[in-house]
Amino acid sequence: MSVPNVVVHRDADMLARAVAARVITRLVDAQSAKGSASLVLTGGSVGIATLAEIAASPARDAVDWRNLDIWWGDERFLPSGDAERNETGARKALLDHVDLDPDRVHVMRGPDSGMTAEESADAYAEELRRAARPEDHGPAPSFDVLLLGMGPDAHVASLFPEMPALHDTRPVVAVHGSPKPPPTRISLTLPVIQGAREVWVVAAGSDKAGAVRLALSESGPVQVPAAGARGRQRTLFLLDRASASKIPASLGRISSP
Ligand SMILES: O=C1O[C@H](COP(=O)(O)O)[C@@H](O)[C@H](O)[C@H]1O
Repeated sequence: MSVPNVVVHRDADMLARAVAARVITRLVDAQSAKGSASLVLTGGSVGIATLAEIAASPARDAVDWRNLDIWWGDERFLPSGDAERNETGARKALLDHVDLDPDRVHVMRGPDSGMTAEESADAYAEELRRAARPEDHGPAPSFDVLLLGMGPDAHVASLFPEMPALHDTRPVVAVHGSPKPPPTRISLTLPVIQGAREVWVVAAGSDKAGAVRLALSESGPVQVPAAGARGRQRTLFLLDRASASKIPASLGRISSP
């Protein structure tokens, strides 16, 4: 697993613009190296703002959108089209505005599919398994970029502190009793997250500062799930100044003016 690098931007707006630029560049690089790319989306404030910035960027057409697989790190177990679904936010911000191959948009199904949360998690695990190649050495693709928002409690995806999902070794799990509504969710687990080539944690706001500090410390992921957010080749913590305000000075960081 890689050691995190921290990049700090002036404020949440600048952060979303800068992450958008990074995503575009990373996807273009991956596509020029191997023809296609994979991107795992997150819900949450910075995650969705980043997608809106990608949609607004003149550089977005540098991406070959039809050769991109879109996945989700987690989903709120709500019917298709519900405003609280991460999918709905992502579609509105970006996915409805670019020429994606619908077969490559891998949605975590909600209750309107007729599946229970457990069945939906298992179906997603099967979809990941089918997409994995021998060189991925695991039950899921080694995603090019996996984006993760983070809550003030240091949750990432729908992995909340001290909850059973943090001990689960299956690739995808149903989460019940989430402390943040809605209570039922679907989430990738840490082994799949840590199999991604690059994991980028995005966070803004002073309410996240304590969680950011802990996520960059030696804390264990059961207490601090974001401390387990590490990519195989690269881990980035992409922050605004407020969320980075409690990082120890010993951690090197680059600030935008
Ligand atoms: O519920 C969720 O929250 C987190 C973080 O959201 P934020 O609004 O505090 O940035 C998000 O990463 C996760 O995907 C989502 O389901």
